[in-house]
Amino acid sequence: MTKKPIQITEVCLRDGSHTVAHQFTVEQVRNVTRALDDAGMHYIEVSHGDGLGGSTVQYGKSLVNEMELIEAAVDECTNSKVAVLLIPGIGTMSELKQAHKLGAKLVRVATHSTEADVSAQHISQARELGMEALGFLMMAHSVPVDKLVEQAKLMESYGAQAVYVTDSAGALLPHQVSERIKALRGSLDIEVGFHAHNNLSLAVANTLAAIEEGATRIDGAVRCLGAGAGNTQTEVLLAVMDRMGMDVGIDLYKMMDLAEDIVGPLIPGTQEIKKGSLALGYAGVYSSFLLHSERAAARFGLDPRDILMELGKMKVVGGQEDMILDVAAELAKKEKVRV
Ligand SMILES: CC[C@H](O)CC(=O)C(=O)O
Ligand SMILES: [Mn+2]
Repeated sequence: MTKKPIQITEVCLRDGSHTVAHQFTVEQVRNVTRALDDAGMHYIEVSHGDGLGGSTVQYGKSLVNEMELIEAAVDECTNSKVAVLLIPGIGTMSELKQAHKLGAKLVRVATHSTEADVSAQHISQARELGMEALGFLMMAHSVPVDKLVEQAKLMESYGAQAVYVTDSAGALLPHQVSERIKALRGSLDIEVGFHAHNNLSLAVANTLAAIEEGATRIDGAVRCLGAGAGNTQTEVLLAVMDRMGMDVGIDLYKMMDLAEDIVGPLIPGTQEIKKGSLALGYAGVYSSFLLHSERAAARFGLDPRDILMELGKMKVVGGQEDMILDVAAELAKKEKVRV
């Protein structure tokens, strides 16, 4: 397959929704989107952190209905396209249609790396609506390369126009990213993408490894505003790519300015690698489980790392957030017996 130009998707308004406990306001979404559009960003993803329909007690209630946020983002875009994320089982067809009606041009249909079969209807529905439909294989560190290839091929067969290797736990090492992207590139006729989390401080390095192997759909989050330690820091990646002679047509100075002046003030605390986010990458746990685990640890008087290590051993997958409290309660019981 001939290599397409690299397209960047900015995810701070979707993956970053986890970091702000889904409390984005319309004004914040408008300000960030306007500045990203002005800088020339290709795609801007806007949804609840867990995708369309994620605003629930299980995943965290949004302050503002995501459809209002999507509508506001579309209204601010002159060139950038608004994307949405949908996890089948959380988001519905009707929410997908609504997002499309409001002007979303692309949907990433996300499944666990062994469950691509649940994406068939949503991918084909999106294509029928005339949207770009891409597959997003989450927790890609947790399955062997041939399994990932098999699942990506399923998504391709449903009509996906690209499939992402999604390092949800920020647990992949650069050579593991290379082998996954290379295998997908060698087996698919569609584009391959990469989505990183920075829990082991490898997001930029892993993204470069993915690009080196031919990934052309690349995710970033301004100021790392994403779950856990965040995603590949977009403005840093753009500077590095520029130094490597890769021009993607996005204005670096404008990105630096919006990172400092518009996104920075939205971040509660600091987006750095602390023991909690490091434990996510080390244990191989879904990045969006961090805040839930920290809350459970506070409630049961535990160290969040113990909860995360246990969740890693159990190989929990997205959607099993309710397990966090169960694990915490069980650990607290054991602790009491020991005392
Ligand atoms: C819970 C959905 C998740 O945040 C999607 C994603 O960005 C990932 O798996 O990394
Ligand atoms: Mn993510």
